[in-house]
Amino acid sequence: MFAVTRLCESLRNEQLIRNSMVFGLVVLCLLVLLESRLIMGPLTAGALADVLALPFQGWPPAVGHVLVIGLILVVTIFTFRITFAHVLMVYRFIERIIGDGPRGEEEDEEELDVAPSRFLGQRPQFSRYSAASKAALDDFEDADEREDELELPSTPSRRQSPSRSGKAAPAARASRQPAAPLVDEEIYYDDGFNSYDDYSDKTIAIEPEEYEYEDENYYFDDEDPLNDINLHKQHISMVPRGVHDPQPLDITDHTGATRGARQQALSFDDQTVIDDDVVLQPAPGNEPLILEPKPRAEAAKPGRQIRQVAPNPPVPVQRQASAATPAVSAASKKMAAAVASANTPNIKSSWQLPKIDVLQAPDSMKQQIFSEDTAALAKLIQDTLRSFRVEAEVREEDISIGPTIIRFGIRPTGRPQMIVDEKSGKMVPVRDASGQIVYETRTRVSRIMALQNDLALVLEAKTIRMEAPVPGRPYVGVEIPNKNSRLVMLREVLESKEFHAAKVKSKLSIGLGKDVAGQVRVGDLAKMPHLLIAGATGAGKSVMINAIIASILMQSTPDDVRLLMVDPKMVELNMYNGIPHLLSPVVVEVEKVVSLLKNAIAEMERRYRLFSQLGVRNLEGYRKLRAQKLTQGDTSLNNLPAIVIIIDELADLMMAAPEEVEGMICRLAQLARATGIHLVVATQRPSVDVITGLIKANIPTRISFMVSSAVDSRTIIDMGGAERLLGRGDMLYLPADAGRPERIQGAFLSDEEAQRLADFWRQQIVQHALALGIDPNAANVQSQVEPGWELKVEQPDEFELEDELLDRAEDVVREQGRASISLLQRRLKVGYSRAARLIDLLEQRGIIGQSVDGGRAREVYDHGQRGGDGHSLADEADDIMVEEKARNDFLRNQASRFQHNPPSRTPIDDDEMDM
Ligand SMILES: Nc1ncnc2c1ncn2[C@@H]1O[C@H](COP(=O)(O)OP(=O)(O)OP(=O)(O)O)[C@@H](O)[C@H]1O
Repeated sequence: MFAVTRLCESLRNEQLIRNSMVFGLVVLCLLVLLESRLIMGPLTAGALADVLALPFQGWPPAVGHVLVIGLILVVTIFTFRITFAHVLMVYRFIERIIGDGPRGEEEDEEELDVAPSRFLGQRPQFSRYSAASKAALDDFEDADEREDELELPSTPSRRQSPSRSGKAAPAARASRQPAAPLVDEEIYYDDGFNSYDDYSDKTIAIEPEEYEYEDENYYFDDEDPLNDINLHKQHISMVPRGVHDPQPLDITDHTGATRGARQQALSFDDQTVIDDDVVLQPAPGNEPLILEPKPRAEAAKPGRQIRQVAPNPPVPVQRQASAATPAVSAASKKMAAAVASANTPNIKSSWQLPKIDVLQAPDSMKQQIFSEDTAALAKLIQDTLRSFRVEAEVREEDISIGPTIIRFGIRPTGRPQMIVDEKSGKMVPVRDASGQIVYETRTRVSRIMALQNDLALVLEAKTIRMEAPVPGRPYVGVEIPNKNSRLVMLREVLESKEFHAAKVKSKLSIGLGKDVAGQVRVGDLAKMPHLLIAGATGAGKSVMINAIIASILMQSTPDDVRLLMVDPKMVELNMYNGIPHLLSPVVVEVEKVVSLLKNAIAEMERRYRLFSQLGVRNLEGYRKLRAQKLTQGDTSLNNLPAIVIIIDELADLMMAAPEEVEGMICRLAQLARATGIHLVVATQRPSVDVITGLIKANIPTRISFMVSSAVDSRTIIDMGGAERLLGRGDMLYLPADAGRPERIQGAFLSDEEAQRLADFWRQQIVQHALALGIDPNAANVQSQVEPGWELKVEQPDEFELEDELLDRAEDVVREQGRASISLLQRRLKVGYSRAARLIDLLEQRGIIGQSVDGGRAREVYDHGQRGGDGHSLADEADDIMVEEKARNDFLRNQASRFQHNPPSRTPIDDDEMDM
């Protein structure tokens, strides 16, 4: 028997028999042998039996029998771990077999009498909680009936007796909820079932009182009755038990919760019908969109819907004006509209888009599939939770395997509600109409979250991140590093269906990377409309910026998108110098940035004036209008490309001219969207003096790479989590319209690929110039700086001693009896750098003193004829407060000036129409 059992054990890889049981069985055999020797007499049961019987020689036979039988009973109980519950079970079973019909109330009352002591497991009377427990009992118990019991603190055992009878149990339970139940989970877990789901599949012969034993308070320290957790528990206990109807699904809530949770797989193998007559068809490779009049039979179908149709035979790749398309005129008009709505300029472009093989193909390594390892980890998580008495499960379908992390979904379950099955008489879990188990108590998500470090310990993970709950999913996500991590190459993202679908809609689509389930994630800069990227040094910001630039360069010609780049680090974006998309060479001097931003604001204002003159609201409207005019042969409107301003290190700019840069970035961020100007700002210093409140408020879409602390994470994405990222492109992406960030492994682009891409575009400048009949040498020069985008260095020395404002500044400081930069800014209405320069000049002239201890206000030495007004300390403090307030007002006004004073409708002049 042992041999067979051991064989089974090794086959099933689990322990079926304990050593103590083996030992017990051996002892039992010896005892039975001894008993048979005592019964049958000497020399009948063998030599061993005679040896065993030696100690009994000379004893009365009855004593020997009683002793040996007693020993047999004791050893049996220990060997098979027989408990009182087993005895009761057998008793019930026999009773049911030989019983004479249903038991009456009398019998129930009898049982009440034989119930275990009501004092069993109760807290001592001197417990500091006893008064509160008593108060809780007062609320729930019938005071008249149980007056005597109220003398004592809450007694879990009191709830056992009524629940023994299947009939009286529900009412009794409902009335006795506040009392803390007893705990004896050994029985609960000792029955060989691994999860509550097992209970759902099999019926269990467990008596009701065994379930009544469980008590969370017993295991956890949160016993304080005034603790909100316990109040909450009491509240839950008041909810009537029994089968509940499932909650009706609120579609609005559901949609809100699942929005942005996971991108739906988009099929781009098929065509998308835009209208009855026009089909948007995916172009092979990386070619632009194809528009094709639909066959007649298809066009006859009613309705104007976007729907999928079966793929048609390939059509020639053409990106031509609708006027040039030899097709029905109605179809060509619709084509033009579709082209315009797809952001495709309606003119033939002589620029060629690069082929996808400019980028490196991903290695052939396949994504890791669900493996033994993963299953073992899932079981480990579940077992760990179970060992902490947290009822939860990890299902196979809730495991997502991403390129660098694996996410396990922990579903909080709870204690199932049990009823007696009428047929078998056993306890089975209650199920609702849809077959789901109804839980008596649910596991709190916070209890799972509290085990973050314990899970990290058992999983031996470098770092784990928990997300509760995962948006749109019924589980808590535990993300651990994937040991078989792999790079996500930009090429595989750009080749994906998702990106193909996105680039049909917008020329500013960017490939972000892959999410935790390995799904490609793309973004649309036009919708963002500005992006803030932050993270510690070496976390992957520059690679992300390169991926954004490459995504644009792979799908957009200079007619579609123009770029402005600021790279104070001087080495990150230099390779893009000379590409035709650049409006001006990459700016590496901080002093030129203010000028660049001023140019951008001027361009924005110019576009606003143009749009208001034409009666369109934004760049999209302008493009539609232009497409319409082109179909009518009117070429008066010029192409307006979108402009993307990329700033690689905001901190350097904020150090140089904080107020000017902040003001201008905010102004652009607030207003530039409609004019097609977008900002991508990166910084490795996520501190509040760089990412100020104003900048954050105006740049809603953010990406956070790994940071060093939760405070930094909060500065960037308004919540912790980024400090638990892995670095090397692991990021949290927070879209403008989502409440929670999404974890993505950023697309990787090597420097060589970026170089190849830039070279591709640089080589085209000459061909393009020849195609347009321009002198290639002149074209090369032209491509460096676009007219109107020349940048000038705003030298501090610009304001010489002869500064016209110096005299007024002198007057101001004498009048106030003190001097500060912000005072001059406010009173003279100048920028920060000019005010700072004026202060320096005043100091050089000896009118004011040096700044003391880094303070802002300086003393005035030369009071002129007026003399000082003898400010007291209190006056000084008042002044500082007034000044602070004025400074904040100024910033706010500067940022929102345009909103309150929209550009006036001035007649458009010829210059503007010639853009
Ligand atoms: N998406 C990615 N996939 C794989 N590795 C990456 C990814 N992004 C970055 N890395 C790795 O991290 C290194 C540092 O990246 P990167 O230069 O972009 O950091 P950074 O945040 O710009 O740092 P700094 O602020 O110092 O410039 C890269 O050389 C690369 O090896």
